[in-house]
Amino acid sequence: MVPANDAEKFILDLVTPVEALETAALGDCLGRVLGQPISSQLDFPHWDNSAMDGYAVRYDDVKTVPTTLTVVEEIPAGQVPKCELQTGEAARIFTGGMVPTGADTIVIQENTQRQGPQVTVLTAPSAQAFIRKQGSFYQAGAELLKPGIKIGAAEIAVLAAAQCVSVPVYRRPRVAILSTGDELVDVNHPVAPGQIVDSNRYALAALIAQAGAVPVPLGIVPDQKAATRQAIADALNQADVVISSGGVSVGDYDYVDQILTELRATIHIRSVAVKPGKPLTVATFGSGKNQQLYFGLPGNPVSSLVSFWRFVQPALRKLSGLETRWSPTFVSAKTDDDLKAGGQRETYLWGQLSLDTDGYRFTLAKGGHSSGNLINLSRTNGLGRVPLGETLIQAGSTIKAMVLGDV
Ligand SMILES: Nc1nc2c(c(=O)[nH]1)N[C@H]1C(S)=C(S)[C@@H](COP(=O)(O)OP(=O)(O)OC[C@H]3O[C@@H](n4cnc5c(N)ncnc54)[C@H](O)[C@@H]3O)O[C@H]1N2
Ligand code: MOO
Ligand SMILES: [Mg+2]
Repeated sequence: MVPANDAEKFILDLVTPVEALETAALGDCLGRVLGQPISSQLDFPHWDNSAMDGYAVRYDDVKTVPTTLTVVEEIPAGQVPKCELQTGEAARIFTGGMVPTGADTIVIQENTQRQGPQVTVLTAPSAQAFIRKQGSFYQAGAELLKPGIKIGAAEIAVLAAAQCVSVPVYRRPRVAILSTGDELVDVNHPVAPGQIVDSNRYALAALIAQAGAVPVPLGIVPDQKAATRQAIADALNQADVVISSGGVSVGDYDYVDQILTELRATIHIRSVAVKPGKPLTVATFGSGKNQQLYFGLPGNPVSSLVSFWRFVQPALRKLSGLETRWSPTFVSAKTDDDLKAGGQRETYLWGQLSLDTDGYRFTLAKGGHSSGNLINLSRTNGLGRVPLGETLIQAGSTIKAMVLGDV
């Protein structure tokens, strides 16, 4: 059994990020990974403009107050000033309006008194007050966004401001999903005695999509060698990564490792010191840029998901072109409950992470923590960790918890 951190590192070293680029429309690039540096030919702000509604003035005119100036023009946002401001003059200006030549300071209207064509400044502003200087946020030509970042709402705002309508992004990796097991039926099929719905396919597809890749569900594969061989070979023809669930333990019908060997895969890992999720097959087909990764996840629903969160997700993040933050996020949290483990494997117990004034809290999900129990996994958003070698963490202690969703 390979310790979890060693396995994660080993897996990440096997991954070569995708290089191919495609373009995504600005409105469709949320969650994609930027593939090229972005710059703009414009300074930000594009010109000196006012941050407030008020009057553009020359600072030297308003150092001592009260002082009365002549209002020579009005500059709403979107208008180019017509006059150059002279000594003794002010321009009525609104937020976003272009600062006229000659002005260097904005006086907010609350500090003025207007009488027809004249304005009296009642409070002295500081020099350059409320002027957003051209180029003070960004200077034309410099790098605006780096490749390898995930595009979120803020990045979309920047791309829009830079008028980048066709965004260069990395191609999304395609990830095939095979569900092995004679007992499996699809969701729309009646469940006969001995059978179970193939829930892993749907859960894994959701996780793959969340990781920025394209899930390619290839259905149920019976526990037969020929069918397993054919299914894996077909999957390799249409995906960058293949994930199967089930068939990786020591049972007579667990064929995955045997077929991988027959198909000339290199098996790097067969089991990890993680509970749930001990049987985990990590293999590669081919080499160099043509190398394809294979993850044989355990069939038990919780094991399958924990293996994904702990090991597959980091690999997909790296594969997708993300430059950083491949590993799961762990936070320090105070546990409300005793956490028990066998000591032989790094153990993950599912529960609710919440944030209160003292920091994160972890509350164990009620009910059984069996790797077959997917029922109490729902409504959880974190995995409390009991490190390898430890058998009890007492309530009130600080633990590390993996963040799975919104806290
Ligand atoms: N003698 C031993 N037996 C087992 C060991 C062991 O060390 N010695 N390890 C156990 C552990 S730990 C796990 S985890 C499981 C992993 O088994 P497999 O990966 O071979 O998975 P299966 O045997 O095919 O199925 C296990 C379990 O999961 C259910 N399952 C399978 N696929 C799905 C699916 N797509 N959706 C929902 N549920 C699924 C399946 O019906 C079984 O109940 O092995 C232990 N055994
Ligand atoms: O590793 Mo298994 O996942 O203990 O049930
Ligand atoms: Mg089995």
